[in-house]
Amino acid sequence: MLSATNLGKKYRKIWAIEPLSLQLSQGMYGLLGPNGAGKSTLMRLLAGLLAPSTGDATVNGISVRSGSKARLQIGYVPQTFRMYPQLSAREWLRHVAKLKGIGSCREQHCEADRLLSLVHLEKEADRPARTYSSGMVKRLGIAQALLGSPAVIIVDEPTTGLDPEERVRLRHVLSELAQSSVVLLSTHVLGDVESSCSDVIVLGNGKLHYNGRVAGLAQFAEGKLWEWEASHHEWQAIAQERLLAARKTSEGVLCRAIADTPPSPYATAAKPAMEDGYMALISSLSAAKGR
Ligand SMILES: Nc1ncnc2c1ncn2[C@@H]1O[C@H](COP(=O)(O)OP(=O)(O)OP(=O)(O)O)[C@@H](O)[C@H]1O
Repeated sequence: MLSATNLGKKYRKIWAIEPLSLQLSQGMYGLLGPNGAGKSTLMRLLAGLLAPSTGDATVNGISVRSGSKARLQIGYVPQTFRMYPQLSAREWLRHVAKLKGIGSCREQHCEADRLLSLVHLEKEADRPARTYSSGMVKRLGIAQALLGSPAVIIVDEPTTGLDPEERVRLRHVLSELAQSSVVLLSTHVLGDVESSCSDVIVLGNGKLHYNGRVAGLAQFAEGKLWEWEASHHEWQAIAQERLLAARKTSEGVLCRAIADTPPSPYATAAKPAMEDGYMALISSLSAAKGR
């Protein structure tokens, strides 16, 4: 449904996204990478909001840069969603539906009602948006992106700043959408990817480093994940950035770290999870950059 072929973006002489190819069909995809990895740039390229330096992206075979026909097939929710704060969610959705050229006045009203219910904003639908919590604003951003029933929904960091309850609610909304559409969401919250995405794409320094099943990410930490109980003295001597976790116990500190060789004579190999694999991949990229 959503494809990228040799798609890349250069600012001056530096690639923000090195040419890459992707094929995403119905389902939920996570987009991970450290700050500056190129996630927002890739999302904006895929949404047709940024002109590529090379290659192209298509939605159902149509170039994302080919105009309003392609634009109606893609819903994009930026990191910061802005709207007129004096308007209610219902008024805002009707307004944007009109701007997007969606049907008659009656159809615009029906579409606004359908989306308010989908993102669970019916109760707040007629209150001015300035009275909404950040979670409600994010859900309204998603509702706006869904006007016209796009085949592809691209969401930039949807759960940042949300409390756990609101984060789960938003994840449910996105999971429902992924039953029939391509949903691509960038995030720094690994738990969001683990709990709701089937596949994950990892970027680092503008390059594509992984594109596959979420569980497959664990392979990067295979044979490199160690756990041991360190004394307080030993723990203080360990470079803290090497530790994935440290938890105080009655005897000392339970440590978990990624390293090529055991970091302590007491360390034993542990079975990595997706999060460990991601950390191993990212630390190998930082090490390669530092060389
Ligand atoms: N308009 C621009 N001009 C020059 N460089 C840019 C521009 N936009 C982005 N970049 C550079 O492209 C790279 C990728 O930026 P991008 O915002 O896509 O990263 P990101 O992964 O979304 O980061 P974050 O997680 O911090 O939001 C960065 O090095 C950034 O400085």
